[in-house]
Amino acid sequence: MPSARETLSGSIVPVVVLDDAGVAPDLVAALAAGGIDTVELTLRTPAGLDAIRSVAGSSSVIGAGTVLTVRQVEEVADAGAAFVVSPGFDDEVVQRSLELGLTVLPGIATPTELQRALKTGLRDVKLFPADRLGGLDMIRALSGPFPGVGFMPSGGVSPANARDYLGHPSVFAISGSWMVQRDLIARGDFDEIARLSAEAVALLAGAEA
Ligand SMILES: O=C[C@H](O)COP(=O)(O)O
Ligand SMILES: CC(=O)C(=O)O
Repeated sequence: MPSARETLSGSIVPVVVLDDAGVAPDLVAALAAGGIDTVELTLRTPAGLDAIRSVAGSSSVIGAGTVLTVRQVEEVADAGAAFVVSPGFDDEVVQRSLELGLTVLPGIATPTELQRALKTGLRDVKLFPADRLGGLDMIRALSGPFPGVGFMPSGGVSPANARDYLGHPSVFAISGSWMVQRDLIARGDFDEIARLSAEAVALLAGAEA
């Protein structure tokens, strides 16, 4: 299966929490209209799994977020997710994802967790919550002893720091929720979601190292 850096290279990955699975097609379309064609639909609400199922066949790359258990890995695989993201590192979640041919991106917050991830054969991880862990300084620090590791920072990424993150050679993608805020989705403001997405894409154009 493709590595996370192959699947998500240069991407802005919106972290989506949906209360109503029925809005998933409009949401994915709005993100795509703004130039964002990779979407992480989380399992934080009961709507998450149905949402994944409803858009898995679209032209965007659809992944599952907040995947915490082996059973959830199996459910999102069945729903058609292309990738799996977790807030933390769980060996069984990673192994099952790999067995099912899913790109998997576990969260890590310490060098110890990163070493555990490397032991499974992964070379890419999510740094979560990136801002609380020191942001770019933390990525610089980890890149010393772990030079081949790719990071996707998540947590506190915003238009104010996204360019700096993606400009670091070890950062292959960034993730955040600023363009998919729950209130925007709740009031169906897909134009604003598309506008914020286009703004993010424009901001990051040329930022990759
Ligand atoms: O749950 C958090 C996600 O990683 C995104 O973080 P954010 O809401 O700070 O952008
Ligand atoms: C935060 C995160 O990584 C997740 O919900 O999957």
